[in-house]
Amino acid sequence: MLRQGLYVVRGLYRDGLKLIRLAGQQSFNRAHLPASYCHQPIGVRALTMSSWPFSSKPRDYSLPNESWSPEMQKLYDHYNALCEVEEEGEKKRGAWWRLPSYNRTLKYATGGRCLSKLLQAKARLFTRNIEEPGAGFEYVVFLNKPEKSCVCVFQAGHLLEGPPGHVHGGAIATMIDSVTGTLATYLSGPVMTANLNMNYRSPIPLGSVVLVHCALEKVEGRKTFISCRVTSSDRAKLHTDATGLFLTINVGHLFGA
Ligand SMILES: CCCCC/C=C\C/C=C\C/C=C\C/C=C\CCCC(=O)SCCNC(=O)CCNC(=O)[C@H](O)C(C)(C)COP(=O)(O)OP(=O)(O)OC[C@H]1O[C@@H](n2cnc3c(N)ncnc32)[C@H](O)[C@@H]1OP(=O)(O)O
Repeated sequence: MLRQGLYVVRGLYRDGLKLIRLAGQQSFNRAHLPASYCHQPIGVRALTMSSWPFSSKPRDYSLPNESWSPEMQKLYDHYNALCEVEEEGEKKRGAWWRLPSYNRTLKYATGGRCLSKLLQAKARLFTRNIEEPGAGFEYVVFLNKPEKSCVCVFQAGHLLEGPPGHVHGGAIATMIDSVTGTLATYLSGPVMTANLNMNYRSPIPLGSVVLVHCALEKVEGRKTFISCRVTSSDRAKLHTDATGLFLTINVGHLFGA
């Protein structure tokens, strides 16, 4: 039995909802890993981590906080309600799943080729590394399993400014990469973005809440094609549309294997 906290995975895998639940419980042992990981020694090595050095309770950044506008909260409540349905007086899991989000993906990836241990320890998921609530990327992703799609409710903070008063195109691309990448990871397992095409149609005002809708287009061998539309919260205005190509990788790819 591996000691608690030996394996902590923050993020998403194809069989990842189980992992996410387990990550939510903060610790699990190797027996909990999907079989596919047990066939990837380097990947599994990459998942070997020591206990959480900063806090005994990792924070789920996709939960409401005081910076969320009433509109953000309303959309969260709407999709969150779809995660649970009532049938014959019994509460059951709905088609939608709220995905938790932590500020690390893999903690202490021991197989790292270039990173010093110090750098690995300091590494943070880009979209979750601004500590002040509301200043950067505030978002929550809801996955629709049967439809192979997801929706992200995104509130853009003041540190994401590009054109005066509006969101930087790189910040928009970051969100699109993250949400399309999340869906691709859920559908196809560990992936990397190979191609991302972006059409910026109308600027996004800072502080506004937008929806990032992503859907599976097709899977061809190792290639997963995802389409994406960023709209105003009432869906009336199109801000950005995009397509992404994700290639399934063995996680060893990230560690020089
Ligand atoms: C990323 C994490 C994975 C690990 C999972 C762990 C934890 C997950 C946790 C959380 C995840 C949650 C959320 C996700 C959050 C953020 C997502 C961010 C994602 C990124 O931000 S990720 C960084 C940017 N990303 C890169 O840094 C990639 C650099 N790159 C490479 O690492 C290689 O380039 C690679 C692997 C992409 C391919 O390399 P490769 O050797 O495996 O494949 P190869 O080149 O042979 O191509 C095979 C077939 O794909 C076609 N093909 C290739 N590239 C193409 C292109 N660009 N356009 C059109 N077609 C293309 C070929 O034409 C051929 O096609 P065909 O077979 O038909 O001939």
